Amino acid sequence: MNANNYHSGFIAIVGRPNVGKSTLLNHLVGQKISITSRKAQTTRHRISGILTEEHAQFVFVDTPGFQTKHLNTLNRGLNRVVTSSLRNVNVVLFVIEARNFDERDRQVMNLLPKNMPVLLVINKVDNMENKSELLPFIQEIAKEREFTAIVPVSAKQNKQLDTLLNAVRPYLLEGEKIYPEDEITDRNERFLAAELVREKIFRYSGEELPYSVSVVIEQFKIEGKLRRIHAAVLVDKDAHKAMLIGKNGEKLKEIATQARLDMEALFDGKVYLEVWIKVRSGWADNAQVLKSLGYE
Ligand SMILES: Nc1nc2c(ncn2[C@@H]2O[C@H](COP(=O)(O)OP(=O)(O)OP(=O)(O)O)[C@@H](O)[C@H]2O)c(=O)[nH]1
Repeated sequence: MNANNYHSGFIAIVGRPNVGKSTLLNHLVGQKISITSRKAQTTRHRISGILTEEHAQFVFVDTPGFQTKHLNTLNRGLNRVVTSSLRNVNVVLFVIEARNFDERDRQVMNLLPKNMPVLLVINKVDNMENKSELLPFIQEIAKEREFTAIVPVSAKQNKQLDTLLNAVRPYLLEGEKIYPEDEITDRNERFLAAELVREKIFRYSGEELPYSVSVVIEQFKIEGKLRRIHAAVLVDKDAHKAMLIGKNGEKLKEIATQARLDMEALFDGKVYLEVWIKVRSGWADNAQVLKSLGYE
């Protein structure tokens, strides 16, 4: 490989709940930025973490559909969502737990397109008291489908994560960085702030609110350890605005408080957050709004 060649690509991390996907992502990218939500569609931008190295950039993406806690309710419609969410990734990391491969894992595995490189990640090997159990376990799973590689790791203890990245590397494509390095932090923080507000809106508003809600970060100022964030929530109708504000403004207060607490944990510093609800009118023509929504 020519030393100047840069490689980059998209990687999906999938697996049933609790196998350690978030832990793995956090330890791979070295930053706590994985966000979960009950409604998969709340994630309009699908990037969940970026690892930039001298010669390679790994962009980890969310895969709506795999996020569900109720895999047994998966139907054909969802199946399509899952498949299309994987269309643009270069490789899939299918995460399971050491010693614990069951029907729920099989359900996730069966949703993975046949023609896609799938790397099996056996997580939590630190839980295995008897290491001689690992090989027979691997041999059993290898019968389930063709994996391009099988890598046992401990996400929590940071073990074998370099081996995992090395196994992913051949699937990155030659090309420039997908995201410029110097923009990543700020862009991520703005994006994550919007995602957190959006996540709380969906969590606290139940099923009634349509997915047309957008969150625009109108101000994001860093003053030492303090972040001043102004978020505008754009809705289509006055009724939606009233729904989000709630009785005596209580719902909006709860949304803003929960979003702020998450932001403070995520950014590791104090956050001053203001959230407004706006009924949009002709907002789609507004270049400024489109830009802040990421549609440039
Ligand atoms: N022993 C051990 N525990 C781990 C390891 N990785 C993750 N865990 C634990 O497993 C639990 C689930 O981890 P998460 O990272 O939240 O799992 P997830 O797959 O993202 O879960 P969902 O968000 O529910 O899909 C947590 O209690 C982690 O601390 C590991 O390598 N070893």
